Amino acid sequence: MAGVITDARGRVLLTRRTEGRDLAGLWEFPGGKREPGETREQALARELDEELGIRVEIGAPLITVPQRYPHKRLRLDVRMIDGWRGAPKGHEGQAMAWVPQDKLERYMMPPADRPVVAALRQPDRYAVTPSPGPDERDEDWLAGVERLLANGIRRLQLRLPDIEVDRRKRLVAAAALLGRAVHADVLVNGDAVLAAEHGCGLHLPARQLMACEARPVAEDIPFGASCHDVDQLRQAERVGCDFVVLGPVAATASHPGVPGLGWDAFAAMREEVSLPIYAIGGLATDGLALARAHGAQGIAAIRGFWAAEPAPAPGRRRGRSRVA
Ligand SMILES: Nc1nc2c([nH]c(=O)n2[C@H]2C[C@H](O)[C@@H](COP(=O)(O)OP(=O)(O)OP(=O)(O)O)O2)c(=O)[nH]1
Ligand SMILES: [Mg+2]
Repeated sequence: MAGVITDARGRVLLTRRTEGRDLAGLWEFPGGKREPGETREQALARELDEELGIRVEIGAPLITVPQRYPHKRLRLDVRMIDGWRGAPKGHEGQAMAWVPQDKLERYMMPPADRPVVAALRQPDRYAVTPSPGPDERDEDWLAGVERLLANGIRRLQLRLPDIEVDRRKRLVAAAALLGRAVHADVLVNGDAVLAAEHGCGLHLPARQLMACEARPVAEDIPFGASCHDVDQLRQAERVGCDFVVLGPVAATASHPGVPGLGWDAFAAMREEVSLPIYAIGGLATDGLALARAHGAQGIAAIRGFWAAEPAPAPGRRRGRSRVA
């Protein structure tokens, strides 16, 4: 159990694991192990009292990360802390730091914490575009991209299989502009040259990922990949992917006859690497809590997001007003 404690300026409290223990010297979210007979909430409240001398109000679950370490397996269950009484102090001699959220990645943390920091900082939905249909006009497909962005999507993969090259370039150019206007990450599937031409990130299908020797784009360019097994996940970690997509978790209409992994197998694969992982395959936004409970960064989907209703404009009702 660990807690995300945030101060009025949005900084997060990290503490440093003391010498002589497992993972000594690394920074972590304060917390500790559950004792027999305790609920998870009781355990977290007790640990934060013992370690920091504060009485906390426990909030929403952020993520539960299953992680394998060389000599043990861990399920790190992380909760937001909504409020606390007392002034946090290192009661066990541990160092403390209040860290601005955009600096969290600079702290050396245990492997299980990388998905936790990503859950705090990065989008929980990764939308993948379908190709335009044979009679679909460019502007209709681009209206679909605009609808995704209007619905709050901030990480988007342009996947345009079977689209002729000039048209693909046109669509990528226009979609990249739409994404940039709202500071969304836009990644191009499988084409490093086209991605670079339009200042986009790169998303590699598994086959291309396996052929990679090193990270093919600069550190500040988003880089993701699609994985279906543990070897591919390990390769993604080795070449420095920022995040990956793993699935299919459920059976989907787009891949008939391919059985879903299920959430337990997803979690068992997730624990082998320290990467933010989106679950894909027959999932939509209503599965987010379940995904987070199995260690996922969130959900990736094609139809699940593309087909979603546009979000109503703020302050306006949909349909006819009932007010006379
Ligand atoms: N509290 C906390 N623990 C973490 C984080 N990341 C991470 O891998 N862990 C691991 C370290 C510990 O093995 C376990 C938390 O238990 P603990 O805080 O009681 O640690 P401990 O030293 O008493 O346990 P151990 O190393 O003797 O197994 O979870 C994190 O961000 N916060
Ligand atoms: Mg502890």
